[in-house]
Amino acid sequence: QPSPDQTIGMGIRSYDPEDPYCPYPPSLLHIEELCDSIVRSHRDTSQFRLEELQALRWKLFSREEIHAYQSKSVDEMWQHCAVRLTEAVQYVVEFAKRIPGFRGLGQNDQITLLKTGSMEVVLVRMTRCFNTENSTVFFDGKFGSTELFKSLGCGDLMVAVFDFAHSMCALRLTEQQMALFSSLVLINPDRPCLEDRGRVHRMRRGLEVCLSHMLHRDNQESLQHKLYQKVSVLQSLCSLHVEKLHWFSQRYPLTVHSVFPPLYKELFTSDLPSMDSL
Ligand SMILES: CC(C)CCC(=O)N[C@H](Cc1ccc(NC(=O)CCc2ccc(Cl)cc2)cc1)C(=O)N1CCC(C)CC1
Repeated sequence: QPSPDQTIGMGIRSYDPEDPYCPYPPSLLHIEELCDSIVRSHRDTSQFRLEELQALRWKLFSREEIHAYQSKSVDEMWQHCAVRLTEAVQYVVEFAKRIPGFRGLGQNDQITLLKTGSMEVVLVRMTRCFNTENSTVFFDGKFGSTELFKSLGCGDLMVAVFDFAHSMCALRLTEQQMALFSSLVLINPDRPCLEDRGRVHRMRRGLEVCLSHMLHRDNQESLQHKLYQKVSVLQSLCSLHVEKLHWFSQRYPLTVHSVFPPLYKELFTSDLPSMDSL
């Protein structure tokens, strides 16, 4: 039963920016406001606008450029990709901070959600810079295929990343749908060692109402279960990344501990996260 200060006139409850997920169920007005703010956050932290990526779609690497990448040493190419990955993760951290209610969570829970979810959102967002017509991905200003990453020494992971990008592109998500899906991937109450699981669960419920409202509006309810099915593929692709990182750090310990971008090291290694950059 809403407290008196939460009801104004015809039973419409006031929107409390402190806790945007109460009261539940949200009124239509609240849902629309939540959707708009998440879409805005996604757009403002998307790293590249779709128009920019579209304009570059056919800017491919030359044979010489591809050869130059393939001639890089394993650890050099790994460093290069780790920098790109850290960059992408930092934009996702910015996106998370702008999800209504995220800053209201405890610091540790914010870090827990980011430590486990940001890589998943990077892989969702990658859809935007993938060209399914020639199976190329945006990297260093141009589009390259898996052959570009040969010197990484993890062909199986590359194939998995590209296959996933193909399957995500097949859903043809709009930016709004991607924004909502990304927030659902991040706000996951099942993550281990959350302190206030209930609060994350309430956020999650509100976001689920938003996504189904949006899919209903777009007349694409069938997308709902397809998106939820993607979550398990996302999680396995992330653990494959972490596995490869462990393999790499066994063989090149100095590189990981001295050169790897700090944020990336914290996100994907087991040592306690400081991430005061939150
Ligand atoms: C333009 C925006 C809309 C989106 C920008 C964007 O999505 N950037 C990604 C970020 C990225 C970078 C690297 C990976 N993975 C790997 O390199 C696998 C090996 C590996 C594992 C672990 C470590 Cl530490 C280092 C290398 C995943 C994602 C990007 O730069 N990409 C896409 C994926 C290919 C493989 C590289 C180029």
